[in-house]
Amino acid sequence: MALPRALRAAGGRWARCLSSSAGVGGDTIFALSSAPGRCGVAVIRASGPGSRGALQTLTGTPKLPPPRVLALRRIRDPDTAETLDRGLVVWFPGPRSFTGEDCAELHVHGGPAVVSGVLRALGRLPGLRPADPGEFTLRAFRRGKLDLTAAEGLGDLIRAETEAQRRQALRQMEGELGQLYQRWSDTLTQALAHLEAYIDFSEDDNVEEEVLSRVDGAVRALEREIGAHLRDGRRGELLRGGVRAVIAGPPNVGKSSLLNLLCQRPAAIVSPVAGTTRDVVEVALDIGGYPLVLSDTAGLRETTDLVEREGVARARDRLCQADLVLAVLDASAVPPEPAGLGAALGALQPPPGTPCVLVLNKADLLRGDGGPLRHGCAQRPPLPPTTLLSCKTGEGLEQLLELLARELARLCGDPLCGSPSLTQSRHSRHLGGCAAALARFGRERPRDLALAAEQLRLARRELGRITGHVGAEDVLDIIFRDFCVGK
Ligand SMILES: Nc1nc2c(ncn2[C@@H]2O[C@H](COP(=O)(O)OP(=O)(O)OP(=O)(O)O)[C@@H](O)[C@H]2O)c(=O)[nH]1
Ligand SMILES: [K+]
Ligand SMILES: [Mg+2]
Repeated sequence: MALPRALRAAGGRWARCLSSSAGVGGDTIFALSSAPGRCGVAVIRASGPGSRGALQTLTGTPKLPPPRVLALRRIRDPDTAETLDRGLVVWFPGPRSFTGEDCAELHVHGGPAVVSGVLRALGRLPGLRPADPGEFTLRAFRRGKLDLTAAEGLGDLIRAETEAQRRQALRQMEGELGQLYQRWSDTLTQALAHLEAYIDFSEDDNVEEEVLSRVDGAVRALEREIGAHLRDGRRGELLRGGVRAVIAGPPNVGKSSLLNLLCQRPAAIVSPVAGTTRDVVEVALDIGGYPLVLSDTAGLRETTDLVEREGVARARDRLCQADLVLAVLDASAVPPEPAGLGAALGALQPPPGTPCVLVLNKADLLRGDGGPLRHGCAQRPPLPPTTLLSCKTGEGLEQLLELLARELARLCGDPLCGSPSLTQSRHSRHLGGCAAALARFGRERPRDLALAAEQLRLARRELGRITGHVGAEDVLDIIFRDFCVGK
């Protein structure tokens, strides 16, 4: 089915999504799949019914290499037959390809002129057009090659910047999260089948009461499992997006010095003037494989200076959004006993319930051997994990990094252990909907079996929306928007 010209001309991805869902045998897309710019080898790929012809035309021979085997070929301009490059080509006949369609890949020398020459040649072939961001993966999804959670995992894998992020994304891309949700969906399908059988046949006495208690048991167990998955403290989401840590403390204790020490560059201004920092300064860090988004903020104090007051308001605002607080105090100015330290920390009013690490900076200024602060008086509950540091000498940096890595591992969990984590708010929204429907099932079940069954259908629908088996159209644009071209 051809789309109206106007819709196509709008150029929106929607026009194209619609066209690709409108029927198999649509257009063929191509793109540079490796990163743009000069490189050793660039990979250009095509997907769609025109891939075969494109490969034949560009290699100047009807003879295709054997499927999925690299072959060295001259790559020619289709109009002039001029050699553009000599490179490796691969032919992936559908359905055994990434997208499920016929696909071709050209591995050429990664010079900008070679790449643009080949892309221009492909663009001149009838039925071929440049791909939109994520369009290869979108086609793979439409052909059932992967579910939405796997597509999201793939997007995360490409964006992963730390080891732990990569591990989590890879697990999700390989389908573990999707399989978990599919298993829950299967449980619901089975419960629903039993319930429907009971509704239809119970009067014939062929179906026993016991069926009902089995359905109840299965639904209750599922409710518990989903509840636990939802209560994981946002571990997967934290790992995916980075833990937001906020450095907070009184003026001049060395907050900006701490930020600079951790990111190893002078990102924030340091000066002996109290009230130097006003704007929030943010850096992204990799601590022990975990992603940390660290913010330096204005020193917290009452002030009449209008600009500083705005800085303090911004600091408070950031603190409220923190996943982790790095409270900084001047070690040479705090009472060296737990109650006094606790009071100094309390004066900062960290948001209740947010995990906190206490950094006692300027350890180099402690007199003698540092007394009780150096000998662990601070390591006692109810104080949070506490560490001595000197931004000036670097003393205590190792311990601080270890402490941070431990906190991050606790917050994000081990991405390789246990069941896969919830990684997106989209998932938790639908799981919340699913859990709510299961709770309603519990209430309806003794009253009205038909209404109870309807709740199971609703619960299953919510799971289907996560994996994309139900009503995916309205989220596709959001999910694939962040993909790169060529993936
Ligand atoms: N002796 C010593 N001085 C330090 C240490 N860390 C920071 N300083 C000094 O303390 C002063 C304040 O440091 P900053 O990093 O600007 O402190 P801040 O907490 O960001 O200050 P505001 O932004 O004004 O709230 C500067 O003169 C630093 O050189 C340390 O570990 N030891
Ligand atoms: K300062
Ligand atoms: Mg500062």
